[in-house]
Amino acid sequence: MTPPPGAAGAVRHPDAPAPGELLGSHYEKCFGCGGGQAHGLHLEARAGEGVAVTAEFTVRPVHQGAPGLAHGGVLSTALDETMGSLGWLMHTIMVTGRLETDFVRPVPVGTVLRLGAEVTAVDGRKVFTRATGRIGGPDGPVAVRAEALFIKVNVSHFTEHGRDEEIEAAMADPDQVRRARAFEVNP
Ligand SMILES: CCCCCCCCCCCCCC(=O)SCCNC(=O)CCNC(=O)[C@H](O)C(C)(C)COP(=O)(O)OP(=O)(O)OC[C@H]1O[C@@H](n2cnc3c(N)ncnc32)[C@H](O)[C@@H]1OP(=O)(O)O
Repeated sequence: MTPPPGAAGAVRHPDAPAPGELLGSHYEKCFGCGGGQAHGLHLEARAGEGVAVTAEFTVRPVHQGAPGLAHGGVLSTALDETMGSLGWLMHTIMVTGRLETDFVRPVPVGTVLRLGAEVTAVDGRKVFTRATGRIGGPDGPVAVRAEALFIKVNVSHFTEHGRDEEIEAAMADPDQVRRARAFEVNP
């Protein structure tokens, strides 16, 4: 996932949340960040400098694969969600086209995974990102890392393909910021 020569750097939107500010969830029912998913990751991302975020994910017993260890797919999801949240710093709607994960160390249940993600390049609709997840503290060893290619999409990606009842409920969301993230961002 190497950006082509001449790909541009990421541009932080002037109205992006300030560094240190929590991004909040883009959708209450999102498995990655929504508060309305009992077994979801409840991942909380925070804006960094430039187009970068940090996030935390606490591995709970419902996230196991092997006994006492986080499921690899769940860890990929945490990385994916963290990289996906970078879109809000650029006020861009984007979806994952390709995701590559390296599982470097096992991640025990009870771990607080410290995630960090950034955009490395933008080439038209293609947004190149990378992320790491550390255990044992913010400066602890890397347990997982990923690179992903996100593709910018129009809101019609969701309205045309999503199930009507969830789309209608999300459009009626009284949380204005969350609604803006989902439907009022110019891709
Ligand atoms: C409710 C709303 C919420 C929104 C708010 C925040 C959301 C946050 C969500 C966070 C949750 C976490 C995130 C989630 O979980 S997002 C959910 C998981 N992802 C999806 O469901 C995406 C499904 N895929 C698609 O819909 C289409 O394939 C997309 C839209 C991605 C592209 O189809 P489209 O027809 O539009 O475009 P295109 O095919 O002309 O491709 C365009 C360019 O991209 C290149 N390319 C494409 N794919 C790949 C690939 N695999 N490897 C390498 N390159 C690839 C392609 O070659 C081309 O390049 P070029 O030829 O121009 O050089």
